[in-house]
Amino acid sequence: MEARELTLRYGTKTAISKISLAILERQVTALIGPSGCGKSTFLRTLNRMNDLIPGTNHTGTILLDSMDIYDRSVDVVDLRRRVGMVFQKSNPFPKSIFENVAYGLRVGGMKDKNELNTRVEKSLRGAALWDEVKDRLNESALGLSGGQQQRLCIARAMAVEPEVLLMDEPASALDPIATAKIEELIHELKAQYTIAIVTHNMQQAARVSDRTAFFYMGELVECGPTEQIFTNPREKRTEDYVTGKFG
Ligand SMILES: Nc1ncnc2c1ncn2[C@@H]1O[C@H](COP(=O)(O)OP(=O)(O)OP(=O)(O)O)[C@@H](O)[C@H]1O
Repeated sequence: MEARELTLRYGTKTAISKISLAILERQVTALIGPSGCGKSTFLRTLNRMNDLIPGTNHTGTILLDSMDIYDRSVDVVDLRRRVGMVFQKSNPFPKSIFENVAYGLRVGGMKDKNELNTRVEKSLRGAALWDEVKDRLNESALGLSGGQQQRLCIARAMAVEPEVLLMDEPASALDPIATAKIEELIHELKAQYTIAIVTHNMQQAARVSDRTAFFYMGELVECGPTEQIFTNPREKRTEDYVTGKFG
């Protein structure tokens, strides 16, 4: 995916300004920067989640392959199937574990029981949750631990086989063990998916991402290979942020 000169305003307030950034295929791109710098806003533009907030307007383009995702001809439901999202706070539906993962497939018209079973199992395996839930698929998802619920939400996002996965601080509400599992999972998922992740946790960005983009006050200061951003950034502001001089 690629943003070109993207500006987004909430009413008259500019949240991000002229962002040009490529999210490269089958890589993990981390979006970092201090609170309020526009990371989540940018992430949400990638599958038009901001459309749901009244008063937003934008200029610039975002391309998915060569399609402008803000073009009038684009079906937003189809776009969100191709560009899935996982939120900071896990948000399973008050349904069974199975039905949570099957949800998007059923909405998409899949009815065949065998096909549904196969896809649900594949997604739960992909999200490294299958072994923990295979004997309780019909129990409520709300009975799972926080870390399991977040992996369930990842399985739900994966079930419809998106090309891109957007993650907005997916581990910030989790304990260190559950966080490590999510990070391991992100590492495995990038063989198959293009991933963009917002994180406040600098060590996490360094551990999971191939590329890092540093945002500051609505602007993209710089983006490059994660190692370079953390060890040899081009910009002073990036260096000050990654070395903890401000945050
Ligand atoms: N729904 C909204 N309506 C109005 N302003 C908003 C809205 N959402 C975000 N903003 C503003 O846009 C700017 C960017 O916010 P955003 O949430 O994208 O930043 P962020 O870098 O993700 O912050 P954080 O790390 O704290 O989540 C902030 O000034 C914020 O107050």
